[in-house]
Amino acid sequence: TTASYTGNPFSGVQLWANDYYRSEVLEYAVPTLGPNAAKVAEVPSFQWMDTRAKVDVVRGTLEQIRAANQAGANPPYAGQFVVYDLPDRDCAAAASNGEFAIDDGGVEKYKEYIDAIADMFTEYSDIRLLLVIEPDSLANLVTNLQVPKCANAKDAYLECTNYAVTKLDLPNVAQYLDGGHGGWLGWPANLPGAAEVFSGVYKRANKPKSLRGFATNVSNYNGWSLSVAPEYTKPNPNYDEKRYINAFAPALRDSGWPDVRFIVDQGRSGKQPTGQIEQGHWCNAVGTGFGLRPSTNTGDPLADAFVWVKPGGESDGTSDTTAERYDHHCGLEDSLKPAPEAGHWFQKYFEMLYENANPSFE
Ligand SMILES: O=[N+]([O-])c1ccc(O[C@@H]2O[C@H](CO)[C@@H](O[C@@H]3O[C@H](CO)[C@@H](O[C@@H]4O[C@H](CO)[C@@H](O)[C@H](O)[C@H]4O)[C@H](O)[C@H]3O)[C@H](O)[C@H]2O)cc1
Ligand SMILES: [Mg+2]
Repeated sequence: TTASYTGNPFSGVQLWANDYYRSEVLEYAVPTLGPNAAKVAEVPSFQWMDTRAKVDVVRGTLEQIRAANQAGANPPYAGQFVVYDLPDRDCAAAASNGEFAIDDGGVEKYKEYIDAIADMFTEYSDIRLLLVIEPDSLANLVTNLQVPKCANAKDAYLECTNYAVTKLDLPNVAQYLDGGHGGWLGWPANLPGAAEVFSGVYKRANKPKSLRGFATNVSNYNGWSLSVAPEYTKPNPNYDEKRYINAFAPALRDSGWPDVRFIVDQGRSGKQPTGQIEQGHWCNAVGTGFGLRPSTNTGDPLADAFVWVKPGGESDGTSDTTAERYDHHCGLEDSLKPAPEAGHWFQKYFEMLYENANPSFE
């Protein structure tokens, strides 16, 4: 049977905790923190296809989910995956630059990457698939066209995003475009421009049925619903993600994209306020903790679920100033150092998240 759905795609399923993150936690965290740390690996986070090769790693996860469902899992398991391989990726930063380059056939290579994913997702049409599409990409087209690399990447980003959301528009798939976060697109000055860019994508793609809305706060640290604005967010009125999505949804409706829904990353948002000096300091921020567990009990009709998209413990970027992908944001006073390359295991960071977790794991 096709894992099709109506309404909230996070309802009626169990979320799968993948082996990739589990193996990192068991190999690196448990030896230092003890067996209780293994509980973190059982929180279902998103598995990132940040290279073409990782598509095949995801196939292994899909096999495991299929087997569990065929063995009678009730509710059936769903998979959570991130599509993240745009050419000239992460155009306003250096830390997460990817394998494909626009000036080296990157658009064609990206389309082949999407074709491989679409074929695989069609083969596993019995599994419900919950997707985040390209963290940071379109958000950079809203606020960073003054960065030459972003201005040069604009057409490729729009062409590749259109290709992705149309080819992945399958009955068992729900897609959430990355929508930055409250401290980025949530600034009132940015909301109209953001609504314009995103609604344009939606309309040019002929309003794909599976394109449900946005993932926010991916790889960031904002609280969901705070009673007090952290100093470093002022004077932004949208200082938490609940305020942001409730301000963003009307702007999107007014620009031609009604009825959007959101999923909100809370994987590194458990300690509020964080140790950030400024809200724009995104790299390995100190004073953070594992946050609200994935759940559809959000208390807000706009929010389908709290999710863990960025797997806590994987670095945001290297602090090695001599590295090719060194970004100065990873050398700031409120960035934990020394840090490995983006995506690589950062044990001291995991220990901090675990220590500060709220709800606690201990
Ligand atoms: O008071 N005022 O009047 C006023 C006026 C204007 C203001 O301008 C706003 O300032 C904001 C805060 O600096 C900026 O937001 C930051 O933009 C960065 C990209 O440029 C983001 O970085 C990304 O973060 C990702 C993880 O989230 C990383 O994965 C990724 O690699 C990394 O690139 C930061 O999160 C995000 O917080 C806004 O653009 C900017 O418009 C602000 C105040
Ligand atoms: Mg990043």
